[in-house]
Amino acid sequence: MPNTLHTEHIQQLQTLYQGSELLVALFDASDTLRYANPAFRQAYHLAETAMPTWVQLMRDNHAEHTGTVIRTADFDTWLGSALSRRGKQAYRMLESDLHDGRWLMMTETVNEAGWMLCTAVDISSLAAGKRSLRTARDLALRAASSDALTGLSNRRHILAQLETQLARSGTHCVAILDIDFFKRINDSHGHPFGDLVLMDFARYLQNQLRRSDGIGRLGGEEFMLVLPDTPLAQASLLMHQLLSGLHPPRPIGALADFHYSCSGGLTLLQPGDSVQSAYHRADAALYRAKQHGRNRIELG
Ligand SMILES: Nc1nc2c(ncn2[C@@H]2O[C@H](COP(=O)(O)OP(=O)(O)OP(=O)(O)O)[C@@H](O)[C@H]2O)c(=O)[nH]1
Repeated sequence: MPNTLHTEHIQQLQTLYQGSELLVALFDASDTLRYANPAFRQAYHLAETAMPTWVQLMRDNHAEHTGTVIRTADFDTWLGSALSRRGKQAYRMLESDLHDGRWLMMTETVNEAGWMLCTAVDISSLAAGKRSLRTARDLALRAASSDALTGLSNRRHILAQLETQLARSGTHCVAILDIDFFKRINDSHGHPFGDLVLMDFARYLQNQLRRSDGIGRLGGEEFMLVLPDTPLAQASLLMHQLLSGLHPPRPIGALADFHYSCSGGLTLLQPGDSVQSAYHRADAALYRAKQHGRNRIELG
């Protein structure tokens, strides 16, 4: 077959990658590193056989002040924001600077199976003067898509992700989750504590979901999950796991044995659906979950 990688081509590619200054890495659908060439390993201070998840790689780099420069007062908020954009598009380009002073142009290509090819080239010598402008633009774009408190996608960004899935063939689900009795939490423990609960819930969702899933804060204590390539039965199981995973005490602020729960409405995207119709079904199902006693999932 023309234009197909045969075993011999793959071997040649492998040899070229091993010797190239181009940074090359391959991550699987669970965002675990499966291959990185020496240039990538050197840039991110990875031992020859280390195969961490991307999250662990960033966490280690941040702790050791190596690899990517992460400008944040709170690593987990930065991580939440980075994860809300990572692997959500088939292809994207981004600039990134390293602690060793290099400036990289990175590309991320994601296939249908969720595997990601990551490449980066050193652009330190190019157009340094325009860099601060580009950085400012990237920060502005990021702020426009992120929720300021949790770092998750904001309402506009998560609804855009829903729209993207509506245009794709396949089986996709959308859910709305709402923390139960949140007003009572605010009233009993104060608004800043309520904010900590929102941040805890955001981190919890991010740790439980796949890289390809969209997670956004619609507003207040209401969150949307966009679950691509997920049949209803699988999504329903996931929702029930999310709810039961919240049952053990969650230490928040000074309260070591704090508990909270959430309710959810889940729906399968249908042919002919719009953002509004899918949203409405999930929201109506959420309303029923609240009516039927909370801490439960209803299908719409
Ligand atoms: N701490 C904090 N509170 C918020 C934020 N946004 C909205 N709220 C509060 O969230 C509360 C939502 O209350 P309700 O809509 O009555 O919902 P609830 O108490 O969770 O009740 P159910 O959803 O029926 O279980 C209100 O008191 C809002 O003021 C926020 O960013 N931070």
